[in-house]
Amino acid sequence: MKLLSHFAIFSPKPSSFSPLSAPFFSALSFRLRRSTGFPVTSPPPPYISVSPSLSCHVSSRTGGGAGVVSMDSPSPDLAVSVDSVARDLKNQSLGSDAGDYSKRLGLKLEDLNWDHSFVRELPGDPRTDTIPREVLHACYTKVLPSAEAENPQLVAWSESVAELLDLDPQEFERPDFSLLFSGASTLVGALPYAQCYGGHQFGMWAGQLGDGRAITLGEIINSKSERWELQLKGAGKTPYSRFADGLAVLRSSIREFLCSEAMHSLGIPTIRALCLVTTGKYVTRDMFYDGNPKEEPGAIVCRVSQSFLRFGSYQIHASRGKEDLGIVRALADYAIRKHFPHIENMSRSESLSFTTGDEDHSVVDLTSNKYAAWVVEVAERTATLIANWQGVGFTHGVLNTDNMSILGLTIDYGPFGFLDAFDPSYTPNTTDLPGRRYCFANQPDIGLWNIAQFASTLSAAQLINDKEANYAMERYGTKFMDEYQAIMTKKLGLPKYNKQLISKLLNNMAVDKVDYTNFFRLLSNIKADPSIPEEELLVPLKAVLLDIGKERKEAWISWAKSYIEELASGGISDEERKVLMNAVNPKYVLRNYLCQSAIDAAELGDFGEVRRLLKIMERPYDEQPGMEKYARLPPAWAYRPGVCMLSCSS
Ligand SMILES: Nc1ncnc2c1ncn2[C@@H]1O[C@H](COP(=O)(O)OP(=O)(O)OP(=O)(O)O)[C@@H](O)[C@H]1O
Repeated sequence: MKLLSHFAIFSPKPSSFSPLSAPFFSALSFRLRRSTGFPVTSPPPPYISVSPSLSCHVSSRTGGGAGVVSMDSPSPDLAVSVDSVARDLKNQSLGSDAGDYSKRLGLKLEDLNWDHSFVRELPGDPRTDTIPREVLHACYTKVLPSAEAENPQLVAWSESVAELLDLDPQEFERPDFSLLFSGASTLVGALPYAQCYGGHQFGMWAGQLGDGRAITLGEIINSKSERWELQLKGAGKTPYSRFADGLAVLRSSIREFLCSEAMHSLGIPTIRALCLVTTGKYVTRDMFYDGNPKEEPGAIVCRVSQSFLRFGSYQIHASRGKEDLGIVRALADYAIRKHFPHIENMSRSESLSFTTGDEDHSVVDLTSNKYAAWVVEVAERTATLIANWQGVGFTHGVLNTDNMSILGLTIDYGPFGFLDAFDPSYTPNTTDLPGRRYCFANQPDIGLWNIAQFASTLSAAQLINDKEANYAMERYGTKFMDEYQAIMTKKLGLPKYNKQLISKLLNNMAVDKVDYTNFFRLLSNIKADPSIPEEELLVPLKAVLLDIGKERKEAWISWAKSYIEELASGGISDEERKVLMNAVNPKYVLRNYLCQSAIDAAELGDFGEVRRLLKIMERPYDEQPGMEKYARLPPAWAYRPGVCMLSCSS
């Protein structure tokens, strides 16, 4: 990231971590690549010593990157289940949507039940000024929002997030609402702070990062005893702002606001967004990093999450050497206590011992070490998250370790993109173009790489040993493969996973640049009838198989025949299968060009399209008659710079 390369001024001294084994990482990474069935065109990320030091050693990993991946089935030797430890993330982070809204409490903002545990229980910075500096021995700095909004306006708000917080919808009509959520006025009960964290960016240790423009107002406890943290992104400088302004522009804030809500409605774990306000002030940004900065309207998103802790929140303290390893432990204890209580309460009598898949098949007992159980759960949640992304064709774009949530949530909606034409090497991030480290097909591998950094951090703090760290990586691999296979099986409506069929399909889609979302949505129209004549086989897919020549038509007919055979062996009716498939294959995803139309209108003061998109993306699996144009392929203008590919400038 261009912005960030200027920022790496507080890089810590290298500390001596015990690196995990490179061959172990490589073997797992290889299995992951083979399991997805993607026609991989970009090289896998290299294994780098998991020490967050600048003197990383890179072991060369060549081969296996080009061409079409092998179709052998993945090795079953990792298949150990610890699902009794790993909780279904959806139940935890998304489950609170159930229930009738009208029966919920309708609180005023003044009546929110604030809880400031983070500030009370963890070490803080004694200073409260915002002068850029290295903040040592502290997890946060108390700072006030300072975006100095002038006549801020409410662009949009999310009903379902208001419901999570028990907020009365009428609160959004208060004349002072935008002042409160732009930070111009202070919310009663809030105790604002910015968090300290570090991270690996594009595989290199970047040192201290921290909330440079996000200011947490505090956590609230809702009527269901759930903890929700409220954070204003773009609220002004903090000690972590380095050379930047602490602000955010309207275009990136609209993207973040809409996509967090769209992802939630797709059923994908994510941080949420309560509301979006303009600040009424202009912010200067060089959007294309080409020396042509211009003024853009400023904005602030109020993000909501059970926690914003990231892998980098732990890495920064471990990187600072022995003196701060106690903070890694304190922060791990805090996270387990508040967000993984089932691990805190794990009974020692439960039998949770597993034989590892590595060479000496040693035993890892998760009940004897809560940190080991924790890192395994974080690994599994991360695997589930990334499998879900692959399912809907979401490419994050900046999978640095400071963008990896310990809760397994999607965090940091920077230059993300949903796949339009299927291209495994698609990256939405212009800064990522040279190496495509963060391209669609690399995401499962990058998740593993990031888990390796996290496990290594806990190992450096002597919270887990190397066996437990390796086991977490192993579990990541197994969980990813299980989830990915289950998702793809459902997407195709198959009776069971069929790797060869799925690999062939993805190859065909890549060759013919088939629209990922629309293809799977239309696929449910195929009938499981082997007697359909060849010339009619592709009729249901006509709208997505555009301009294919005779040879490619044959490839598709051959695939469709195998597909129909497989469907016919399932014995489920076409109608029933269509319903099941449509429940996992969205009709509407937040394509970048849709965001851009909403941004163009909003920059002219018309927020109608933002609000309309929010509503449509709340029901991505429904047909929504009359809204079909929002499921269309990108128009030609969408390929202009800044629409389907973006920089990190925001
Ligand atoms: N305009 C800015 N002012 C100050 N700090 C910034 C600004 N933009 C980015 N940063 C900081 O740069 C680092 C990485 O940036 P990145 O773009 O990943 O984060 P972000 O989008 O600001 O935040 P988040 O990861 O919380 O969504 C973070 O420390 C972030 O706070």
